[in-house]
Amino acid sequence: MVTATASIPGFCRIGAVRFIRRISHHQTFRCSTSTPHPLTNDTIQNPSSTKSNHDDASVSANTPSSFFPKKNQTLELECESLAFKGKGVCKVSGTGFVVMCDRALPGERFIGRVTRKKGSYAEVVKLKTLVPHHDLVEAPCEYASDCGGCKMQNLLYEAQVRYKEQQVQELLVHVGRFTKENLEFNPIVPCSIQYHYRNKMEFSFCTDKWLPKDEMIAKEEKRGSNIRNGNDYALGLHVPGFFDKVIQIDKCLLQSEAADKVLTVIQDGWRSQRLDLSPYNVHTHKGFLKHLMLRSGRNVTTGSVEVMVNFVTSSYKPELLSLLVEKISLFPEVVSVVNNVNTSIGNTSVGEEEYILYGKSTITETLRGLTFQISANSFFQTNTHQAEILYKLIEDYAGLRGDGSEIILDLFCGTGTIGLTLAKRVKEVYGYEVVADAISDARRNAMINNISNAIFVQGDLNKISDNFGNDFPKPNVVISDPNRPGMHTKLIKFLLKLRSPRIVYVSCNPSTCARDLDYLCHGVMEKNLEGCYKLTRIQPVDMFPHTPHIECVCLLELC
Ligand SMILES: C[S@@+](CC[C@H](N)C(=O)[O-])C[C@H]1O[C@@H](n2cnc3c(N)ncnc32)[C@H](O)[C@@H]1O
Repeated sequence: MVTATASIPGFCRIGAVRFIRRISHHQTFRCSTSTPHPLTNDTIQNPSSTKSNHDDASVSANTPSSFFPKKNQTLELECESLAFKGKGVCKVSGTGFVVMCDRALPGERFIGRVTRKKGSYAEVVKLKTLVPHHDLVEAPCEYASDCGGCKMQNLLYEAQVRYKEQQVQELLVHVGRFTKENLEFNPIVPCSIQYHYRNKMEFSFCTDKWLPKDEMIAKEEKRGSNIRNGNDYALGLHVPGFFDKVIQIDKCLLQSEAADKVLTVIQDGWRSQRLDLSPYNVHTHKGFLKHLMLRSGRNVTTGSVEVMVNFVTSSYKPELLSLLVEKISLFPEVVSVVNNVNTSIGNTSVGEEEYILYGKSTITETLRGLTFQISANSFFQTNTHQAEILYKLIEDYAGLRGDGSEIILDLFCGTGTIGLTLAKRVKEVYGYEVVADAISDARRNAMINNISNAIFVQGDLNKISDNFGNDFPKPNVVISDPNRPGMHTKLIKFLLKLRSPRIVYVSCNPSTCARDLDYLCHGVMEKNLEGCYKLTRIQPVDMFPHTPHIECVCLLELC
């Protein structure tokens, strides 16, 4: 267990004075000081404190010296551990003062410049490595040091999963108020496929290609102006922190090889003057091409890879895309080319209208023996290989009798995949989800797989009324798989009242997971809610190698 994080100023500590912190408009967080939370990287406000962070007594109490750096100051630093979201937790040599640094890895000594002060700690940008980190490996991807996609590629995979496991343990203890001794904490399940594991990648078109600073200065000087032309256009991934800058990506090691071949052909062709294609400019809101989404699935009969290509554009002008479509449809793997038209000035990839430009509107994928039809905008687990393992764990944790008598409540069900993989062993499945299209997909997926005992309902689980629960029988097992913000306190309250014998909590954010587990097990004092669950098993799963993301499956049993 890493000790550095336990002494970070602003860190929640068991036994310390507790306050309630707002982490979003509806959620609360317990913590002991009024500073931002370095481990979760959430800005947590203590409403009871009006003092500036510098005045906060907790800062001087928790900081071994009175050292506090200035903005732009350069510091010699040593990285001690990784915090959630993959930022390095570092100490200023000789002071114990904590700074957070993107892309710093444990054991690394480096020079950093302070970019932001955040309460009792600061954020720095790395300028120069003095001594590399313990588990340095060469990143196979040429974009690894700049692209926001896989920040941890140059860290040995075994070390990546070790740090992820530690982060979950730390959060359970410090945010969830669990003790290590009383937990059945299972070691993280690594992913046996560490590249080409993503079945979906979304690239952006951009008028302003990102270049490293020195290349950019040289280019501007040579040209002597800021006027952009076709050579500045890019198709690739966003530079972390910039919504308007994209790194040109010709090959991505995370997606399937078939998807990479398609990307190459599009990259070779889309800037051709003959096509007259312009990327969408997020400042002027002019231009045509917004995003390129590549999805890979599997032909259920032959097992061969199927690729869907989705062009997201600002208007419907299929004639502009026809030459590109002709080229990519020559690949036998490409079975679907669609065009999502998104006329809004927002930068999302979901269109108001969808048109088929070639082939069919969906591709198929199999998971736990079932077939799923996936359309361009459906949610589907992004790492199909590891989803098999995740879903098997969920089934084990659900502990079904298998006699067809039990009821499952599948909260945040998406396209129904979890509930459907369990449906054949139970009496009924009730799935709830906010996205209407996902509910239509879930119903269609039930039909394709001849499942008639699954009922899917569209609804916002952040806005449940006191009547929620009247429309389904008391479940034997609740599966809850929320997105990153975790569960609303209304839902926590509902679950505490429902008292289902088992809850399987699946989480993609260990920080909100630890908070929700705390509420379900230890109660929410401020809301007069008593906890009634015991956390009996927890299992982190690495769904996304080389990224800071961590998935967890947790079993809660009624006390
Ligand atoms: C992590 S995904 C899980 C999907 C599904 N369980 C699966 O494994 O494929 C979370 C789902 O919660 C849905 N969601 C997010 N906020 C919601 C809300 N307030 N009410 C209901 N569903 C919500 C999202 O649309 C998404 O489908």
